Amino acid sequence: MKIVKVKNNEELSEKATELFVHALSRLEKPVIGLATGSTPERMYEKLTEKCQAGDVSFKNAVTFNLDEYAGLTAGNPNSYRFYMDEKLFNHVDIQKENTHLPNGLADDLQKECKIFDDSITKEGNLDFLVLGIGLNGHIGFNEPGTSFDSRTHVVELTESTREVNSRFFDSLDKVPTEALTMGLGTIMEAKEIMLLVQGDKKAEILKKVLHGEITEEVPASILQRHPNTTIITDVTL
Ligand SMILES: O=P(O)(O)OC[C@H]1O[C@](O)(CO)[C@@H](O)[C@@H]1O
Repeated sequence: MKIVKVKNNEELSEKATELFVHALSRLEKPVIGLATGSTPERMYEKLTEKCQAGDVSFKNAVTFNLDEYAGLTAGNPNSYRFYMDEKLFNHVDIQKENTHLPNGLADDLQKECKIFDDSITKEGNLDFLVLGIGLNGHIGFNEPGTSFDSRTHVVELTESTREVNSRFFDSLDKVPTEALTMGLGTIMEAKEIMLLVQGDKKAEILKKVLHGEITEEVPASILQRHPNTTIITDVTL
């Protein structure tokens, strides 16, 4: 794993944008994996600025988001579809039909996971994947204990993740209890991964990911086995 140490969130977003633009520009039909959360927000702003300035284009890109809550409509401001539309898709030249998130409203969620995972495989897997990390080491919504071989699946969210994410909801009981997420096996098939880790509250988990045992108890520790991962972080190590 390559580490790029930066001073703050602005520099992190700058570097992340650089790598993202490089991936978008070098491929004829880039297949990109996307994360939500607070960490990549500034990167999406910068990508929007660059696209509007004509410095980069999403017109041939196909995107797959890592995860989505179960039970929230696309119009719900807490759904990840809403987040992506607001923060990126509505402002760049991407073709909306090329943007994919797991459908958390599908009647049969297991079947939806299989369809989503198969679509990634059909596109030849992700060329470039943006990841954030949760305080417990989750990537996507793969909570501790998730199998390293997992494909896209339905998860029950841990109380700690629901509590952390409740800052976006009116109250904790409004946070869905389930989500759909790309599996760790799906994630590991990405050709290039960029993990963004922002803020010293993530120092402890980042140290485990970098130097700890590779264990399903720390989902992101699997990245030690990935051949092309860059971690961009402002965490004091
Ligand atoms: O960037 P944040 O807001 O710390 O989130 C970290 C991770 O947690 C999630 O928001 C899920 O809880 C992921 O989507 C994200 O990668």
